[in-house]
Amino acid sequence: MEYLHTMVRVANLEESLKFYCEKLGLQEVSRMDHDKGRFTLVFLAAPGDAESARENKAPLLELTYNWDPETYSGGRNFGHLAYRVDNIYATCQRLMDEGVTINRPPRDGHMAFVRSPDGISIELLQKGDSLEPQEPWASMENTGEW
Ligand SMILES: C[C@@H](O)C(=O)SC[C@H](NC(=O)CC[C@H](N)C(=O)O)C(=O)NCC(=O)O
Ligand code: NI
Repeated sequence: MEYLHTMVRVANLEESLKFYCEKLGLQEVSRMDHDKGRFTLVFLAAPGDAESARENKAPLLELTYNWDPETYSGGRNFGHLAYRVDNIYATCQRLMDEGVTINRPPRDGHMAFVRSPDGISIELLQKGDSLEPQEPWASMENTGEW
């Protein structure tokens, strides 16, 4: 058995692609418009995984956009999506500059949490050893629910 993807439903596809691709850096691998079912599926891969993802050799995020508006309540059973980054401070700074709230700042140089436009929790983890604590991150408080 192999792990294929995690699917999240999104209320606004354009807003979600702006967050996951332009801000977080994921790459669109494929998409499918389903006229009969009135929905669109967009498959996203982490940067550099796109080629292997096309051969189903890398995990994907599947965004489901239902054309008819629905209200999605955040199930407490769903936790988060997690990505490993080269530099957690640089990633959080770029996201913050793009207007993304850093709900749980990387105080420890290791872990941070942000939220998608639909409130999906995204965990960011430092590749390798934790970075040395540094300002302003070391003294930043959590923002909102994370
Ligand atoms: C392509 C494959 O990875 C899928 O996940 S298709 C699964 C299918 N998705 C839909 O029908 C999307 C529209 C639907 N209104 C929805 O919001 O899910 C499906 O069976 N979905 C049901 C589910 O619980 O995932
Ligand atoms: Ni699926």
